[in-house]
Amino acid sequence: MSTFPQVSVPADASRLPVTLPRLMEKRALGEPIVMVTAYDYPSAVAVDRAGVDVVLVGDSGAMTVLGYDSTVPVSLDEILMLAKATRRGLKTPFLVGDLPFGSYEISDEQAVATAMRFVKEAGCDAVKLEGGGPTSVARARAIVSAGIPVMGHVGLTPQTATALGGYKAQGKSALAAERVARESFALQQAGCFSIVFEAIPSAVAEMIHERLEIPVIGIGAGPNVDGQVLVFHDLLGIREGRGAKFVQRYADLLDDMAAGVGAYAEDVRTGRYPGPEHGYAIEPVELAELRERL
Ligand SMILES: Nc1nc(=O)c2c([nH]1)NC[C@@H]1CN(c3ccc(C(=O)N[C@@H](CCC(=O)O)C(=O)O)cc3)CN21
Ligand SMILES: CC(C)C(=O)C(=O)O
Ligand SMILES: [Mg+2]
Repeated sequence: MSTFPQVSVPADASRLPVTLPRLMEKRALGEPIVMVTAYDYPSAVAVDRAGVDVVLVGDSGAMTVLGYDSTVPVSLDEILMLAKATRRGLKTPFLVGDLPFGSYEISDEQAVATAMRFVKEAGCDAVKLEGGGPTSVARARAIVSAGIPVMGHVGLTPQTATALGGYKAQGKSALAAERVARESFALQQAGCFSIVFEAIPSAVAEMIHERLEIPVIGIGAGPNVDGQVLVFHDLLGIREGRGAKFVQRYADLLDDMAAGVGAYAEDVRTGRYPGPEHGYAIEPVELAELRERL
């Protein structure tokens, strides 16, 4: 029995595909944008059914589904495989692919080639890249120029967390917050259609948000932005430990999975599974003939 509130989502075959103009309209109307990560076919089916607006194939999948201890080592081919599986499970959400560390920094040409793979091979609608310094801004501009929408990501940028001193909140001094603001303005200027603010003070997020025109999606950035994003495995409790301060849990599915497999193990060991209803029958005459043949 779940202790979490059960919310029913209408099975809505009439839902329209989410587009860039629709996301801009949501900002203009003050309608919160719901974004969540997904990494494979079943997680995609679940978030599609839930009616979210934007799905991110996050490089966090390095940790949540591939078991790496950071997002740094994951390869482009690994993330592309997750993106392809996710695409197969989605109907209406806008799909964003997260460019992994090392797949876009080297040159504008590398960044465009990588972004093209997300669009052509995985069917992504857009890509996301981390950082708002000169290199990230140039890569964003190059990818946008090639016709692929780009989402920015500032504040806590996990791919370069070592340089930030670890997985720590950012923009906590006036100077550090000004830098997050300048990076955001530069990404907007470069043509990004939206920006993720990760782990910055809520008041800082609000102040930068007011000075931007594109939709801002927060994760640990407070309520005064245009939408929120959380990692699928964090919000459903498919993980050990509770995660960052910004995580809200809506289920404890890792516990449920372990309990389900444990119950199966117990049934096998006690002979309760399989039962007669799980078996296949053969006509007695066929069985008799088999006995002869053997
Ligand atoms: N499952 C998962 N969820 C995520 O949100 C996520 C990933 N993986 N992997 C990549 C990054 C890492 N992220 C993290 C990880 C930990 C904290 C964390 O524990 N932060 C401390 C604050 C520390 C400080 O500011 O000093 C916290 O208490 O929230 C934050 C973001 C966000 N991203
Ligand atoms: C948390 C989001 C913004 C992300 O980049 C990821 O999941 O990789
Ligand atoms: Mg990411």
